[in-house]
Amino acid sequence: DLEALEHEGREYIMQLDVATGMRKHLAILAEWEYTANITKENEDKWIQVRVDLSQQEKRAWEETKMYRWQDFQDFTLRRMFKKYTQLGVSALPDDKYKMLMRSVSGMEANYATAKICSYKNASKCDLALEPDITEIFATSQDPEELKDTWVQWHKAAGARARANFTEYVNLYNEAAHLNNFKDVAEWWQSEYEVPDFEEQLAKLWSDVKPLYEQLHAYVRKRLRDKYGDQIVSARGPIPAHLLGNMWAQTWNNIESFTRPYPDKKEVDITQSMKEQNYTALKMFQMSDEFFRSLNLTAMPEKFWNNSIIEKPNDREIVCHASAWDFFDGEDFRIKQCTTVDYEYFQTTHHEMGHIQYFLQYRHQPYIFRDGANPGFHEAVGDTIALSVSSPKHLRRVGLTQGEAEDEQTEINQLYKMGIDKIVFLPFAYTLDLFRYGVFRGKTAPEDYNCHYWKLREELQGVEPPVNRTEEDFDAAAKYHVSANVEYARYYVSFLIQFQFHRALCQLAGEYVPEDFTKKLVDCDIFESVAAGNALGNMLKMGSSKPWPDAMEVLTGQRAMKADGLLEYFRPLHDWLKAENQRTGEFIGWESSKTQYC
Ligand SMILES: C=C(C[SeH])C(=O)N1CCC[C@H]1C(=O)O
Ligand SMILES: [Zn+2]
Repeated sequence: DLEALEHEGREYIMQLDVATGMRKHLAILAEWEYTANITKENEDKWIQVRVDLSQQEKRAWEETKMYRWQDFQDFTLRRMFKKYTQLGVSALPDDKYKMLMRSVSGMEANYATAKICSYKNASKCDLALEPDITEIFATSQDPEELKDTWVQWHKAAGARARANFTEYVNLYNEAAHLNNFKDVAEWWQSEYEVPDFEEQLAKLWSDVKPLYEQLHAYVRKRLRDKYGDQIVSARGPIPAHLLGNMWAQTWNNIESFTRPYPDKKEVDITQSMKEQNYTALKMFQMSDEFFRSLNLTAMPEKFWNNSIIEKPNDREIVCHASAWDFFDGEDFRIKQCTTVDYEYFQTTHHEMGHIQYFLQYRHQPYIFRDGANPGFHEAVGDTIALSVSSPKHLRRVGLTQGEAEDEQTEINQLYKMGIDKIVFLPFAYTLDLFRYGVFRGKTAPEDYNCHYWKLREELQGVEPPVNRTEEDFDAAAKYHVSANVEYARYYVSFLIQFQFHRALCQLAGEYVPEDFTKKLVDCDIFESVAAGNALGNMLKMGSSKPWPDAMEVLTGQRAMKADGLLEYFRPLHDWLKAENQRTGEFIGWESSKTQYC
């Protein structure tokens, strides 16, 4: 009878889950060994481990299919079976599985080890993305140096990945078909468990676009003031190399010379951190202290012993920041090439947010040890960082001195947050709209670069610093394209983190709508056990329930919306509209004069 069959099914899936935990543990160890020491030998070992495990997964998958789990009464049991019937890339035959692994590890190794020559010293050709090129983009205000560095990096990390990327697309789509998806785009979107995910992304962008256009127009004017109208036009897109970041994804590095009220005291956190002899370890300890202040879990012993928090000088590693769950309930690690600056202070909280999520859901079955959706996992650390970056908190930890907020200082603060959070959205949207088109076959290899820049111009209002051709492949010059990491998760994160932040601030008594002594912009949930407990309750769920249930636990909302972000930035939006009116700045952008199609 059904009762007995369901009982049998439960026994089966629980032992499968334990076996899966072992397999995940072995796979993650091999991947860590490779990305923490990039050698051919370690790559071969990692791929061999993955092939062996995929054969075991295939056998388990055959068994799982024999259960009539759709008829089971127990919701959680049905959800476990549903997830286990999705085999993933292991559905590929061994030879194709290996080819797919090699094409991705080839791109990722190229990205991690790419070197370029210094613009100022053409014989010095050992510049890596971290820390060298990142430092140039953070500090240089020489358009020629920025242009040259931009072009060299996009050749070394982008163009060189084109062949591998094309092979990866074909093989990854084959795996999608074997998992009953039309293509990888549908597979990636299925992770969000809503039928209209792509429509939701478009709607959210239409909600935020008016605010973005005002900010874009203001920044373009300030850049034109600085570099002149031969370099920055009055009505065109902004040249991508002038925004303080290789991908123009966040513009915080140009804050010092574009902020609304320059006569207000400069708030240079990086400067303060260096003056106070901050170290990478201190940054991690401060982040751990914040989470503990919320009554959340302290980093375990193995975290401090096994993490890599500074770039080693004796080997090549993947420097792009990452957080690792070793699926044994006690081994959790971060790998990043920390530099002592505000940007990495934020990144440290971002990565620690991943670890805290791992810790909170570590008692779930292995199959549920995941974010409620991929955007949730990216939002935890950033939500904490919204409190950390508040003037109140920065004063609390001694990173800024000085008076409480006045109107002008508050606009400067919102501007600093806006050139980090608002400008990121069209970038993130572009990256996966581009890849959806590639996976769907709408963008053929001979159109890769043309379609990429069309989207970047249309949505982000940026243009390449020089003409581009299909010899280039600029998309792969971004880590996540070379490393096969889906990116809509960050678009989702940068919206829902404001829904989370608003709810936590109200729980902490830090934000009271209409009470001007309790403004959202100055909320700091540090030491609020009420906020921490609510956050912990959401994180403990992992992916055991559909994400609207998780979001409801913390925010009372069941949908991702732009209202949190728009509420947070309302005063800035009003200021920008008035300022752009005052200067008569053209809002939006006409098509670029640069050739790329
Ligand atoms: C810090 C990480 C590792 Se999950 C990251 O890739 N982020 C964090 C924000 C956006 C995105 C990026 O750097 O492009
Ligand atoms: Zn992340």
